[in-house]
Amino acid sequence: MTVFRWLCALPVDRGEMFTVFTMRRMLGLHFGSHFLGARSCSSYVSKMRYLMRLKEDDKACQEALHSGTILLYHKLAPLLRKTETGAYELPVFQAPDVSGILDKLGKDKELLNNSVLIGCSDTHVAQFSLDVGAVEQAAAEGLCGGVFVDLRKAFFLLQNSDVPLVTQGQALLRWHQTHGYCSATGRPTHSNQAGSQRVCHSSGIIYYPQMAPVVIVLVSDGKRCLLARQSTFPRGMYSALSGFCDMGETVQETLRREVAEEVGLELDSVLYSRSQHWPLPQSSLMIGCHGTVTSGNTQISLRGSELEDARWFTLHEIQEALKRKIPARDKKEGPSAFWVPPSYAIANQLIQEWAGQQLKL
Ligand SMILES: NC(=O)c1ccc[n+]([C@@H]2O[C@H](COP(=O)([O-])OP(=O)(O)OC[C@H]3O[C@@H](n4cnc5c(N)ncnc54)[C@H](O)[C@@H]3O)[C@@H](O)[C@H]2O)c1
Ligand SMILES: [Mg+2]
Repeated sequence: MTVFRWLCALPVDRGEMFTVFTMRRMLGLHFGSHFLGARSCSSYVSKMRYLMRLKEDDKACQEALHSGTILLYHKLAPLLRKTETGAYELPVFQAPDVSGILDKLGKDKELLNNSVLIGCSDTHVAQFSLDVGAVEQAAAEGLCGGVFVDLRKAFFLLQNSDVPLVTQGQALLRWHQTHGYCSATGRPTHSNQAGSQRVCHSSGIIYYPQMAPVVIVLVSDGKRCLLARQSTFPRGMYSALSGFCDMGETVQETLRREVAEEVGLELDSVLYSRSQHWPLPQSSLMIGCHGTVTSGNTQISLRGSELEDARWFTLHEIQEALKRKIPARDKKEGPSAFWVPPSYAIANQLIQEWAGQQLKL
């Protein structure tokens, strides 16, 4: 029995997620390599301390904005630029470039101060994102030398390594755009320079950017895995089961409930795999797990209108789907050939991980 199978054998009700976390770290599996990364610890610590200072000190953050880099968005669509090779990249600007563009478009340069902090380079060059939705889109595209692309489409165009920063930037901008007023007093809220919080001066309430916890689980019966589609998914696309955590639930309880609600199956065991921030439609923290059902408990029953279809897929079908161009455009296979979410999506990573483990059995 492989390590994977052995871990999967932890029963849902007794094997607390925490136990699984700890075991995976002890065994040096995926979680460990994500967590430790390749960079030296001191450079990481100094970066994190620098970012902390920028969040706490408006003056330092404003100075960092003037020497930092900025990603641009228009009504939450990131700016992409096509390179000579036909690939897309994320152009970065500096404060004087953005001031110049705003000036040429007849807008107040003060708009630059709406930039929000999203990170910094190893050499402490701060990174910001700014929505220039107040200016005319085509004119801004002309001056910036790129196109503003819907984020869903950008997932298919960008390198995977560019995606986390662009999604983080968009999510933070969206949060500011939808939290301009205090829900207790109805008065305007005010952001700090970094954009890491908003405060209502009237009530003193401080608001922090939020993510909703969501579980995503790839269910397996040992030989096949279960994927489902909502009617709003692009044609032919199937994904792992997912669902928002209800107030008061543990991750395990949500996993068990969502699988029972959506496909009428009872999970036998679960294994934490990885997590991911997902910006659509609003920020979620996706908690990715593998789940198993016993071989006598595989009869799918859909409930309500949330899922249009759910099916068991063999390893061979999954391997074909992972190879398929997405969205599936192969003329021979037709537009509705089965495909899975893009490689950046956690659903894809769980599917790949499952396929890799099946091959080792
Ligand atoms: N990155 C990925 O690979 C991936 C894959 C699948 C789903 N997702 C994301 O996971 C999220 C949840 O998936 P789902 O649609 O299956 O969830 P779900 O099964 O909980 O169903 C969604 C419904 O739950 C209700 N709901 C309860 N709490 C909610 C909240 N806090 N916000 C919004 N709706 C809430 C709403 O009625 C909504 O229509 C979606 O935002 C989706 O984009 C990401
Ligand atoms: Mg769901």
